Amino acid sequence: MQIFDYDNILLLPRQCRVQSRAECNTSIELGGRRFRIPAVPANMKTVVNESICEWLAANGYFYVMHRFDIDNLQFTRTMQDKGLFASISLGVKKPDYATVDAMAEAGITPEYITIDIAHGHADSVRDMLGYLKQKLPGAFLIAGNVGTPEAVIDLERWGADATKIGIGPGKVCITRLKTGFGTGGWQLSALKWCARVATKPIIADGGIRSHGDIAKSIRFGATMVMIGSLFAGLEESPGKTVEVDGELFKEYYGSASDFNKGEYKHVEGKRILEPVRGSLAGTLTEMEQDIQSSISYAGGTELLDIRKVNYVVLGGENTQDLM
Ligand SMILES: NC(=O)C1=CN([C@@H]2O[C@H](COP(=O)(O)OP(=O)(O)OC[C@H]3O[C@@H](n4cnc5c(N)ncnc54)[C@H](OP(=O)(O)O)[C@@H]3O)[C@@H](O)[C@H]2O)C=CC1
Ligand SMILES: Nc1nc2c(ncn2[C@@H]2O[C@H](COP(=O)(O)O)[C@@H](O)[C@H]2O)c(=O)[nH]1
Repeated sequence: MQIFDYDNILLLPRQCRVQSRAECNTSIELGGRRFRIPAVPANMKTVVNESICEWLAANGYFYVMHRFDIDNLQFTRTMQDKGLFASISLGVKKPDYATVDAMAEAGITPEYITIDIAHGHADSVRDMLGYLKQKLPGAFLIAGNVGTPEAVIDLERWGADATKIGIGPGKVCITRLKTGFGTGGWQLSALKWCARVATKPIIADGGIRSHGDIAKSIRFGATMVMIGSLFAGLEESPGKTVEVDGELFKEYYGSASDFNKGEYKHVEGKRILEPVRGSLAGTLTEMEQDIQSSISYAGGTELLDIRKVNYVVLGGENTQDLM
């Protein structure tokens, strides 16, 4: 198997079919809704909060609220009372089961539930998927994170409606160093490998460092990408603002870091400072424009036309055949 990552792939242009990039449609369908772009901010405490999620839902973007120190029932109720879809995260522990019970009892079902644990190819995820199917059958279930085709096959078989791929490629991730495992450094290949067996949508999670990486993810089989670091430094982002030598930064820490956990136990994440840059709306608009350009380079008009292009592996030997 050939191994590569975002930095050593370039997509090859095909003859342009549009007069203007405005004709290129970046929208994507997931779970019965259509979203403006195939990118979602990571469900992390220093990336999203209630007001950001509300803004994203109201403006045609997908979101996944994080699962830390939050009342998921109240959050779901508030979003739905405002006519917006609710998209929450759950773990696999007792309090998560209690949340599901409370929702079922109240007759409230979030439109999207993401089961979000470090090692998603696990019996605990199988059990939670089964429980959710029984208690909240109307929810669209995303499960992860995983990094192998076997895991994708199992999660789909256990009831996941979409899988999330990426073990350790994140900017604040130290899984690779602490455990010796993961897709960090070859996330794009792992995505390609997983996409070959997937029969349901895949969310590529972690390692996106520039907007062109979104197009590369789509090319190799993603329906959506999840991004932390590019959103963590935005003006509205919930991380603490820190001034260093007159420059402003936002705190960005891993969900498995001691900063998020409140204790140093099974730590697989670190804290960094991201320079403050731009607004959420401005960044999303720029992403949309850049994806429109990607579609035009692909010689298409629709997002998934990007899947039709060929590519080269920089430092590799030959142009690859179509997937
Ligand atoms: N995408 C990635 O590469 C990673 C993401 N994260 C993020 O960090 C957050 C916290 O994750 P996590 O620690 O899983 O959440 P939790 O602390 O909620 O743990 C979830 C459950 O899985 C168990 N668990 C955790 N890791 C493993 C493992 N390697 N093998 C077997 N069981 C395990 C835990 O038990 P116990 O703690 O007792 O072992 C617990 O029962 C999540 O948001 C997750 O997405 C974390 C690491 C990697
Ligand atoms: N190994 C760890 N991965 C983590 C942790 N917290 C979050 N994450 C993952 O990173 C992505 C975001 O990656 P980025 O490259 O876009 O910044 C996020 O969605 C999680 O899957 C962690 O503590 N350890």
